[in-house]
Order: sequence, then structure tokens, then C-alpha cells
Amino acid sequence: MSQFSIARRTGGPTRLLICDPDPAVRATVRAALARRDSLDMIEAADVAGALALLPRCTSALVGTVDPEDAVRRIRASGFVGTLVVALSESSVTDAVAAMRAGADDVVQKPLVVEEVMDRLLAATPARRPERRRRAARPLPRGGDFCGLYGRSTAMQAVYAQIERLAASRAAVFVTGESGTGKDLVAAAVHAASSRRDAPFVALNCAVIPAELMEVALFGREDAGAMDRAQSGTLHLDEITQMEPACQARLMHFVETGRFSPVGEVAEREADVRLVCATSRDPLEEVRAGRLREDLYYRLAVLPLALPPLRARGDDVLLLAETFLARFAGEEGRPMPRFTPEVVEALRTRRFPGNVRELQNLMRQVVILSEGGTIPPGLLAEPAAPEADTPGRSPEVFIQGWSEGHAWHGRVEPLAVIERRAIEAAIAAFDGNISLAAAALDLSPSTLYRKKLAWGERTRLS
Ligand SMILES: Nc1ncnc2c1ncn2[C@@H]1O[C@H](COP(=O)(O)OP(=O)(O)OP(=O)(O)O)[C@@H](O)[C@H]1O
Repeated sequence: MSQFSIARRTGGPTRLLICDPDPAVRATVRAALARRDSLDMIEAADVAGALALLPRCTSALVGTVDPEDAVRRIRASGFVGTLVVALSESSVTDAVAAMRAGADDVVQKPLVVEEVMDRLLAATPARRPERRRRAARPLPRGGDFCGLYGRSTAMQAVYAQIERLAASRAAVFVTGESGTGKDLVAAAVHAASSRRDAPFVALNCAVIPAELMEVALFGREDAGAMDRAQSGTLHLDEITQMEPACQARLMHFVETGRFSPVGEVAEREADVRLVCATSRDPLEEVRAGRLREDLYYRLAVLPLALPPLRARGDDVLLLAETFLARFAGEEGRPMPRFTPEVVEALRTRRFPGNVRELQNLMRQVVILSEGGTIPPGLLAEPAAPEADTPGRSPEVFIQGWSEGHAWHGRVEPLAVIERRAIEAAIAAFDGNISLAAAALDLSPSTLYRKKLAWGERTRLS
């Protein structure tokens, strides 16, 4: 049974409107849909015609010269059905604008009818009540979901999972590579839950020195994180780096809901929901003896795995556009233009540092783009740093990034620049990793990981 017939069963008859000025496009879609007998179809050549027919339709595929305007007018008419926009090739800006105006999805021309089907099916009206509920809830930050941007199927699944597990009191265990947004997800779990008006407290176990962790968590004379998160949510980042003694105390809390501050015998209760996270493989950490097995299974009642950016399809373009707009505004510079080469470079780059890497790259792009043109070399995959020659940096001399604009200078691979920037920041803060990380807008755990990757052992500061 097709999902169209499921939609028909749950939301009444499915009638698709296809709106496109080109009769050949309408004929292609009509011919393909005719093979699916569970679907009615009606046609319009322009938006005005579509607006007259939409009250009788459950979903619409719209191709026009001004998609953003079309989507705005269609949504303003009160149409709440599935709305997919067909765009001419490489119009990424149009795609983002159409989605922001209220489209459920976009497809590119020339239409691949099976892809059109997939996109329409992925946003069937049966799923819309869930979306409406989400939109009705006051969200604390912008983005598609509690500050998270991304509309790929992978991220839609993450949002749906957050909504499902938000209502529970059980602990959540977030895994994902560095920079995938685990901190944001932890905050989203809190924001989507009934605890959203109580405190959200976060502790990073990789940053707090081992001897201070128990005090930071359970308090001594002053309140610890557990007290401060009362009735709310406590996010323990990089949980696998928590010392065994502290893990034992945490295990006691997980089992009994009670804890005692350091140096005290009397216990007190805490109504605190735990959201733990790690960018390591937790089972490997258990095997290596760094994470207590019993604690892991108590904390991972509700596991949530974040996909790497490279598994999120065209979210990379949406995120790039979002960051570019933000940084262009902050820097008072023009919004750089997307060209087909830029789109291709973003789609093919692997982004091992995930969203954080993309974010940092987009800030560079805003600063280094001249006249709104993005130098193509800027988006190239960085060369891996040579571990055995840390002091030497391969240097490349280039001339001219864009036509008519001669630029002479020394260009180094990003990884080399990154290492130099990190080392300078650590030196500037006398070896204090936390302060250096804050100044670099990185998480301290990322800084530790990078240093470890360069073969260095660091002292917790
Ligand atoms: N989906 C997203 N939408 C918008 N911004 C995002 C998204 N995911 C991550 N970011 C941004 O990317 C940066 C890294 O995210 P975050 O710190 O949550 O990652 P992380 O997985 O916790 O990384 P680490 O394991 O290194 O601590 C932050 O600035 C965050 O705001």
C-alpha cells in the first residue's frame, strides 16, 4: 500500500494540485501519478488559478518564477496541506526562502518524478498535526526546532525523537561526533519537556578538574549543579571522562534519586532529569573501563544518536545560508552569493568537524569574500596536518581569487591555521584550556581532542 493511500485513510481523500506554467511539466507529473491509482490530481497554470483550487486539495506541487511569493500567498490563503516547491536548478537561495516562507520541501527541475513522490510522501498531511503541535509550542530560540536548523529526514527523525522522549522523566544519552550539536540537543530536550520553566544546568566533565567534579556536581558548602537543576534538567557533557568515584556517586543518585553533598552524610532528594552526552563510542568506553557499565545502562534508557553533518543531505546548504546571513549581519558585510561551484563544494566537503566546522568556515567566508563573491579555494577540503612536523606549515602561494581582483598572499591549509590559532590562544591564557576554548568559541572537549590528536598530553586546567 502506498503512503498516499495511508494519507487518504487518515486524512480524507488525497488530492494533489500541480501548479506550473509549463504544460509539459504538468503532463509529465500527471502521467506518472496516473500510475498511482490512490491519488486525484488537478492542475493550475499559475498561482491565482492554484489559489482557487487549493481549498479542495490536500497537497500541492508548485513551480513558479517567484517561489517565495507563491508559497507566502498560498500559506496566507489558509492552505495547511503539504506544499512542495519545484525550483529551477541551483537556486539555493530560492530554496531556503521558499522553506522559510512555509514550504514543506523543495525539488529541483528537471523533475525526477520518483524524487517528487518521495518528497511529497515524506511530508504527507498525516504528519502535519505533529508539526502544528510543535509550531504552537513557544520555542526558546530560532531554527527549525529549539535552535537546531536542518530539515533533512535524518534531522526530522531527531526532532520527532526529542518530542517523544521529552515527556518522560528517564535519562537521555546523546551520542554524536564532535560538533554535531549535542549541547543544542540537550537544551532542546529540556525546552520540549514540561520542565522547560525550571533550570537547565550544564557541566562538562572534560573541563572540570577531576578533584573538583564531585563538588561541582553535588555541592559542598555551596549548592552544586544537582541543587541548581532542581525540578529541571542537568546536562552532563563528556560523561565518559567523569572520574570513577564521581561515577559511583552519580550511580547512587540514579538508583535512589538521592544524593549527599561532599563532606556531608545526610542525603537529600533531587527531582532532576539527566541528559548525558559523549562524542566517543560509549560501549568502547565501557569495554575500556572508563565508564561504569551499570551506570551506562541506567543513563542510556533513552539513547539519541545525532547524525554527522555529511549524513544530512542539503542541510549543509541551509545551515551555510543561515550562518552566512548571521555573520554577514554581525560583520556588516554583504551576504556572499551562492554559485553552483560553491553549492558543489559544500555538498562534497566531508566536514569532520560537522556543524561547528561549517559555522567557522562561514565566518571566514563572510570576512574573506570580496564583493559578495566566495573565493572557491576557501571551501576546499583542508589538508590533514602533518603530525610529525608540527612546526612546519606547508605554504601555498596563490594569485587572484576572483576575476579582476588580484590578491597576493600566503595561504595555508585551514588545519595549520587552526592549530596555530589554538596554540596561540592556549598560550594567551597561560595554558588554561577552558578560557582558551571559550575565546575560540570551541568546546573545551574539542580542544582536548585536537591536542590529543596532535600527540600531546595535556594537564586539566
Ligand atoms: N543543527 C544546528 N543548527 C544550528 N547550529 C548548530 C546545529 N548543530 C550545531 N550547531 C552549532 O554548532 C556548534 C557546535 O555545536 P555543539 O557544541 O552543540 O556540538 P557538540 O556535538 O556538543 O560538540 P562537542 O562534542 O565538541 O562538545 C555550536 O555553535 C552550535 O550552536
